[in-house]
Amino acid sequence: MRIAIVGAGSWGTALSIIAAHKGHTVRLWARRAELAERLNLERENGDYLPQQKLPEEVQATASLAEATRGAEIVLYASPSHAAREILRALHGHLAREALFVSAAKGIEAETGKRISEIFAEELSEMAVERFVALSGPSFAREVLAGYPTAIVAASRAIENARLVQTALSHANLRLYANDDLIGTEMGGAVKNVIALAAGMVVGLGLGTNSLAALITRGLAEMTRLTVAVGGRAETMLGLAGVGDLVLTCTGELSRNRYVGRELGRGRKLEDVMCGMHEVAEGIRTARAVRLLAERYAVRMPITEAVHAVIYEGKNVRAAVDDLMARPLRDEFD
Ligand SMILES: NC(=O)C1=CN([C@@H]2O[C@H](COP(=O)(O)OP(=O)(O)OC[C@H]3O[C@@H](n4cnc5c(N)ncnc54)[C@H](O)[C@@H]3O)[C@@H](O)[C@H]2O)C=CC1
Ligand SMILES: O=C(CO)COP(=O)(O)O
Repeated sequence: MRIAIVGAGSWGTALSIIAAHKGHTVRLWARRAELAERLNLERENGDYLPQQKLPEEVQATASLAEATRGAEIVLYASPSHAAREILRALHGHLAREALFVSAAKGIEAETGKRISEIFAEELSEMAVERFVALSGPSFAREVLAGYPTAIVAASRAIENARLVQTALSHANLRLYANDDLIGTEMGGAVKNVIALAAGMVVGLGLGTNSLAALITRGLAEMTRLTVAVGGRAETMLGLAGVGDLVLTCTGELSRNRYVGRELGRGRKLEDVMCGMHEVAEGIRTARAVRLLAERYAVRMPITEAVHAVIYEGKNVRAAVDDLMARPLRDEFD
């Protein structure tokens, strides 16, 4: 197949290498022409995935038109805050029968919209049947290290999820198909907010009791919001829910957990961010999740706490104390 991968950060680069190993012809779109040129010359993405060779089947380009020409699958792997602008630019470049796969894990901060909703607005409501969300526990570096990894391809039209499942499953990467598009998108996005909180717990030096409590109650709030917006609770018990939540809340490679940990250690957000060139989706998504929680009247105390630390200057320790001091309640609603 011909696959266009839109985004040459760590996940886009890793997926392009896997797709090439699978025998597909890959065009990898990089926003910066200088990066596209460097990728083609050096055959390596030193900024994001050093020492990983780009196979010959991967050709980089900074032109969206060139990347998507003749593509049967267009796979979005850029940060979610760039989705609206890039989807708008894709208008007219997407073949009618092409599948669109989104590997981004975030929600638009200003509107609370998922990537599939932005896709419907910017491209076509009808085409949402061909929209597939790719999510689940998958650090790019571990996938390329050959570690067995299981993720989900989800679409309103299960047959399209299955097409992507077949196209991308390879050796150590096993895809499951799922028809809960909303739940899959929600899981991948909201877990990043909870991972920020998990990092704060670690940075404060709290123990494993605290981390286990945070993950479990984080899952409870992810599930409440997902169900409220139309996803399924069952999906939160799968790879795109608890699977990715556990990975991101405990894995040293997580950028979201890293940012939370540094905040827990007392550093300021601006200082943490200025030393980072990779995306931590949970920072913007915390705004979106809070917006949705308000809109759907869903209790999300951990998200509230993360939002207060990041956007309202609240002290991390005080946020934890306030979470513990809330009125007592039943475990399940
Ligand atoms: N890195 C990983 O292991 C995984 C990442 N993801 C998701 O994939 C998406 C992309 O993440 P990564 O590849 O890790 O990102 P990254 O942080 O490695 O790279 C981000 C890329 O996006 C570019 N970029 C930044 N702002 C942009 C804009 N406004 N317009 C266009 N391009 C822009 C950067 O130049 C860079 O090439 C995120 O939603 C992330 O949550 C999902 C699974 C695994
Ligand atoms: O989503 C991820 C792996 O599944 C990556 O998480 P981070 O963006 O926190 O690194």
